[in-house]
Amino acid sequence: MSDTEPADETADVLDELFATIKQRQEELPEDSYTASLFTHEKGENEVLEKLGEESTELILAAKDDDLEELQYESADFVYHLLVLFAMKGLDVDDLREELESRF
Ligand SMILES: N=c1c2ncn([C@@H]3O[C@H](COP(=O)(O)OP(=O)(O)OP(=O)(O)O)[C@@H](O)[C@H]3O)c2ncn1[C@@H]1O[C@H](COP(=O)(O)O)[C@@H](O)[C@H]1O
Repeated sequence: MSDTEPADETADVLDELFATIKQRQEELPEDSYTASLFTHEKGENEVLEKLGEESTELILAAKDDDLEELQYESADFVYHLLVLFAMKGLDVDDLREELESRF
């Protein structure tokens, strides 16, 4: 996999993804799945349900030793987690800070 890449690469991807999510939250374009999560009739329950589904899918992939699927479902999970952060007024830096505080 990508264990030779510098840690900053990951940080940049998360920052870029979170900035895109915040932009969708502000502008609510009609053709955006992300925007649809912010306007969903179920409210935040939609993204919470998605997190439940994605975590089940990544657990099943791990149990099957399907690493490609594990990687795919984990990315789905992280994306939905960042949408939840935006909904709650948290920032990706809050996640980074919490992880760093555990070093
Ligand atoms: N990272 C993601 C991302 N990850 C997952 N998803 C969507 O999340 C949904 C996941 O729901 P499901 O698991 O039910 O869908 P599925 O993958 O078809 O089903 P499974 O095979 O997983 O069961 C799909 O519609 C995916 O397209 C994402 N949608 C958007 N992004 C990012 O958000 C940005 C903005 O995209 P828009 O939402 O199109 O504005 C994009 O440029 C991406 O960077």
